[in-house]
Amino acid sequence: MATTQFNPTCSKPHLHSSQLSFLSRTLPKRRHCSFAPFHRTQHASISCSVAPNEVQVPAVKTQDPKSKPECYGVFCLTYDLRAEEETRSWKKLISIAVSGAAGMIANHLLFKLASGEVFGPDQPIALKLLGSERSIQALEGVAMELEDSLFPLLREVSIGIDPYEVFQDAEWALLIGAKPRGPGMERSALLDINGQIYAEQGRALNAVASRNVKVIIVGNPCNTNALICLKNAPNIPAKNFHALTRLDENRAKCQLALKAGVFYDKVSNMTIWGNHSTTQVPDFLNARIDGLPVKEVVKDHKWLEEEFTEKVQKRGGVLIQKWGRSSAASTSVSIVDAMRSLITPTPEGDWFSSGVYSSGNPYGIAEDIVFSMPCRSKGDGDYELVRDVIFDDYLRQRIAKTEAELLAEKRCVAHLTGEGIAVCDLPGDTMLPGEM
Ligand SMILES: NC(=O)c1ccc[n+]([C@@H]2O[C@H](COP(=O)([O-])OP(=O)(O)OC[C@H]3O[C@@H](n4cnc5c(N)ncnc54)[C@H](O)[C@@H]3O)[C@@H](O)[C@H]2O)c1
Repeated sequence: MATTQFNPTCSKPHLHSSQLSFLSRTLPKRRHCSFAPFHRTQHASISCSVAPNEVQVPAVKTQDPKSKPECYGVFCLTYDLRAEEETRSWKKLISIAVSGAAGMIANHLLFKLASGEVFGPDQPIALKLLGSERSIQALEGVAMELEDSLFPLLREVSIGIDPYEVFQDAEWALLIGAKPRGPGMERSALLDINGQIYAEQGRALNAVASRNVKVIIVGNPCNTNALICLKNAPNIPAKNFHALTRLDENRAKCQLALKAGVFYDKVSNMTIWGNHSTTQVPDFLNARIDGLPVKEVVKDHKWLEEEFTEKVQKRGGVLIQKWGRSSAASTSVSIVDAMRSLITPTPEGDWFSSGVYSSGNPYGIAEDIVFSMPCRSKGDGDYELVRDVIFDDYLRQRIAKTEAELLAEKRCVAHLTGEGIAVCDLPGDTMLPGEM
């Protein structure tokens, strides 16, 4: 096959935190590099060694075809920090795996990660990019754009199509890659196709990722993909897996702010309950505007029950209708929000939504599914479920509907979670927020 693959050949940068300094634009002239695009049938690489003020012709050397991808292009450079180099205080590299890295969401997200938006301006990161066989060329393009961006914090980039290689030692796994639902495709077929992807990626995480890897599943249907993924990764705590419902939370906050005529930072305590689908429940009973219960500020309760809920549930579909493409930018913002919510203490009295493993939840929601619920974090990467929430009949009924949908999805993927033969009796109206 004529697929092009990158086989970077050099060793990882041998940088200890005490040795690291900012990657200045003049640094590359002092070191050696190795950069090896190759075709599967042709294993060759170029390596070069450049001493200060010397120019050398790159020497071609034969590459071991079995050597595994480790770095990409400029990220294969190693630096010898000599006496005149002022070392700075750097933190240990954080290793982040991203699947679907050549897709639209990742195209926004990777640049946010590399610029320090999530982990801060003194935290170097490594990006491990996973693509599909079809997207490997595009993945090279992404890596080239990352090279050209000269991000000081971006210390390693590797690309590949084998999750067992790409997920090696990953401390975060942002799983975005998925197949879109094609015209006329049954939702059960989508569950199966993408479920297979997430089963394999779960097994790969289980085998090679950090034992404390935090996993955020974005690819749809994300709740059930997250369930499949965690079931296939028994050696990683189920609590470490999240399905992204933060975009829904952000959309709900925006709509409430609009209705109340306040800036959206005044809206807090917003829970999305349940599935990232059109049965999701944006909770206006527990949410607050300027510290007050929403129902005290927005007196139009009919709007809350009918229009608000539907607006949030169908926002993605309306956006596609207007723009012809899906909400990649705001989704990437919400992934950043979701990560930051886990690594910074939640403001006193507030909470955030995430699709998390339901076993042991205090709300009476079915066990053993991935359900969006209100969470709080101490900023240590972990979270706890919020207990002080109230329910009324409306909220309970809505929650029951989204719960029934997730239980039906679970039955439909039993063959992927190790629970026997799948039975698909999905409710007819099940849709993703981006579908119309
Ligand atoms: N949870 C949410 O809030 C939310 C919001 C928006 C979109 N999504 C979902 O995110 C997913 C990605 O959206 P996008 O707009 O980036 O789509 P996209 O089609 O632009 O990108 C998906 C990428 O995944 C790759 N891919 C496919 N199979 C793969 C595999 N096995 N391993 C690695 N990569 C693989 C594809 O080649 C493609 O490059 C979709 O499933 C979409 O429905 C979720």
